Amino acid sequence: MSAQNPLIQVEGVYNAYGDRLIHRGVSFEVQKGEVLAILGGSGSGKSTLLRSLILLNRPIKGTIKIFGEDIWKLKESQRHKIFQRIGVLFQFGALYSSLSVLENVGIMLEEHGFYPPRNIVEISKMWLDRVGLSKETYELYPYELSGGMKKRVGLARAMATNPEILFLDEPTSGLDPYSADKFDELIISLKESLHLSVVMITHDLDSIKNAVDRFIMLKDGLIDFDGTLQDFIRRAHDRPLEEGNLFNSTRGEKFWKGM
Ligand SMILES: Nc1ncnc2c1ncn2[C@@H]1O[C@H](COP(=O)(O)OP(=O)(O)OP(=O)(O)O)[C@@H](O)[C@H]1O
Repeated sequence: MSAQNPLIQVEGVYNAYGDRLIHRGVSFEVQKGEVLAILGGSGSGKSTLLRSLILLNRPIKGTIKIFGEDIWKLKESQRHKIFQRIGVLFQFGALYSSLSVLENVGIMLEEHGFYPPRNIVEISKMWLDRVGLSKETYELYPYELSGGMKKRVGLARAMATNPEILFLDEPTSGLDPYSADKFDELIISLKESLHLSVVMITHDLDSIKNAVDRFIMLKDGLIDFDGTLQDFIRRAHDRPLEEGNLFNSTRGEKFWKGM
């Protein structure tokens, strides 16, 4: 991992809705192969920040560099090229309800135009297999899937175009603890086998313990914490009530055990 060439560099970012400032100078970096979580209370601006990183919400001030490119200064066509190098898993999978599982993955490959049409079905199947979905699921429609299965299809779709950075919005929310653990394992295995960088919004303490290298915490429009879990635990000893309020997850048993 090179600290000199971060994949993502966020510098002095301000976001606002109308007169209301959401971020007041947010700065952080993400290195290659790193899993970074974005934490913060409800309404602290996690989704807004994620939307700025995935080219959906232009900051009013500051710079965001991805792969060294100042993404909000690029022309639309160049921005599209950056977008093709990232993968996004939205909170509820954001699957097309009228398409089968296999088609949901295939359509992403068709849109990106990376592979010849004759290979799209095989590549889609390969990714569905990689995220643990059997061939019995290929012809199912989203309404026939559990929450965990939808997230896996969403992950297969996000990964199918070989992204260098994967963005995840609350990947384990709504999953039972077993499925959430399995999802964490999947993220770790993707990260390790592909040297992928991952940025995820989460409230899930166990995910932070299982899968995350470092996390940032948003508060009052700024970054209130940037460090590892061990750094955070040290700080929590001094500020137990404040830190305890930050998580609204029912998971967390492993987090609090053995710390
Ligand atoms: N499109 C919008 N227009 C106006 N205000 C918005 C818009 N999107 C979000 N907000 C407001 O901006 C603030 C930050 O929202 P954001 O969704 O980024 O927070 P969050 O930390 O992701 O919250 P949560 O954990 O509850 O999802 C909230 O007060 C929200 O109501």
